[in-house]
Amino acid sequence: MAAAAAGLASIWRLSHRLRPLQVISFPVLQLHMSRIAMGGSQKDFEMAVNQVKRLKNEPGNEVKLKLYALYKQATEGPCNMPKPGMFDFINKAKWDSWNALGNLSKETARQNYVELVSNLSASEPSSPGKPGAGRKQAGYDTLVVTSEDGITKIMFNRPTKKNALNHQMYQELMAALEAAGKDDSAITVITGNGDYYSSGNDLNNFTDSLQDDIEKSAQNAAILLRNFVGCFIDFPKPLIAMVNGPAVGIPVTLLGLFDIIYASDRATFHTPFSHLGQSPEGCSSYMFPKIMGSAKAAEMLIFGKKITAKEACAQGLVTEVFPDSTFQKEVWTRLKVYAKLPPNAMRISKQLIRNMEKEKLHAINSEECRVLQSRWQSEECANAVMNFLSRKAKL
Ligand SMILES: CCCCCC/C=C/C(=O)SCCNC(=O)CCNC(=O)[C@H](O)C(C)(C)COP(=O)(O)OP(=O)(O)OC[C@H]1O[C@@H](n2cnc3c(N)ncnc32)[C@H](O)[C@@H]1OP(=O)(O)O
Repeated sequence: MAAAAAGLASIWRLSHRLRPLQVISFPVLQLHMSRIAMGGSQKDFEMAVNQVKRLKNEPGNEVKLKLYALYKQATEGPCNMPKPGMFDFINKAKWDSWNALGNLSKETARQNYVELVSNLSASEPSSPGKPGAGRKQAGYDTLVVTSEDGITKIMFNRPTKKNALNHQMYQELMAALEAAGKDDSAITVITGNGDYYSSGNDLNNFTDSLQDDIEKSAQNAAILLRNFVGCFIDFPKPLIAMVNGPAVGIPVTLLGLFDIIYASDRATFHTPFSHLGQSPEGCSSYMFPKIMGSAKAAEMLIFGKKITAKEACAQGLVTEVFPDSTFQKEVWTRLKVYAKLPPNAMRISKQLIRNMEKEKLHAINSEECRVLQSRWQSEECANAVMNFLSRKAKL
């Protein structure tokens, strides 16, 4: 594994030092050698391919593999290479990554590639004119946090895990929100890197709970969850979600605590708690019926109905839906204008709206965590998690 990591790092370094034709293994450079079928977003794709060469931040092996896989899928279609031997670490990692894309269409792969590069560029140091860009703040592994133009952007950054929230990400999100609440930006935006907004709680978080001291683990998780959701209840500034793709579980339920939710038309909203032997959190047991009416909320929270961005908008959960191809551009343009409004006035208005219900929301949060603490110790929950982890079930 260490050898693979070192190998990939060196490919990345080389691809930045050498002239394109000298490097044959990295996908961006293969553009010079192959002419690919033209499609709707081909131009964006070619621009993204060029943009990758200019990235200054080292994106990490996970992201590089994702870029590689999306490039290959976009230009050649499903993986068509023989599987490399188990000791051929680098090629095996690349093959795995490409092969994992299955039958994803070339067009979707192209779009995902463009989106991934756009997110990577947004977190580059000082990219003039790039909305939501700015210097990347240090101290986060699972997030990319940037501040510019009066906007602090917090981006989930585990794209190869569909931005699932592991324990570290919960902790880092709390720290990022704490800092964003106090910094000099006017608004805060949360979004996801890659094709997902977030696939929710990382189900590996449960492996601890399924070991010896289940009761203690469930208690600790409930405390973590209560504090985490508490940060959203108490967040003092306008909080905006840019839902760039599908969202599952807690990133969906938390939306009830945001002030504005903009969604790509690729986004879906899914809260499969019963399927997972669990129950709603993020104050959704109160906010969802309030936002969309009890019948629609029950369909989502009890029966796990997945809804589209358009449906979520019709039900009042989402503020506005944008075509995926223009999502980033349109939303950032709008947010940059909002961020120029007097920050104190915005803050005070937000607090007026929120303070009416703050106490109630904290009480609901505590109750949801109490119920979940017991759910996490149930057989229904253990079976659902084990099924996912042993790859027997996906949503
Ligand atoms: C402190 C505790 C607080 C708890 C709070 C309570 C929160 C509750 C919830 O959030 S409930 C929702 C939990 N989420 C899920 O059940 C989603 C599970 N994931 C899936 O069903 C699928 O992965 C998918 C539908 C999201 C995407 O499917 P697909 O497009 O086919 O991709 P892959 O499944 O191949 O995923 C790629 C890669 O990511 C890993 N992964 C995705 N989601 C999760 C996840 N939630 N937990 C852990 N890992 C996840 C997946 O395993 C793959 O990894 P691999 O490449 O195999 O290493």
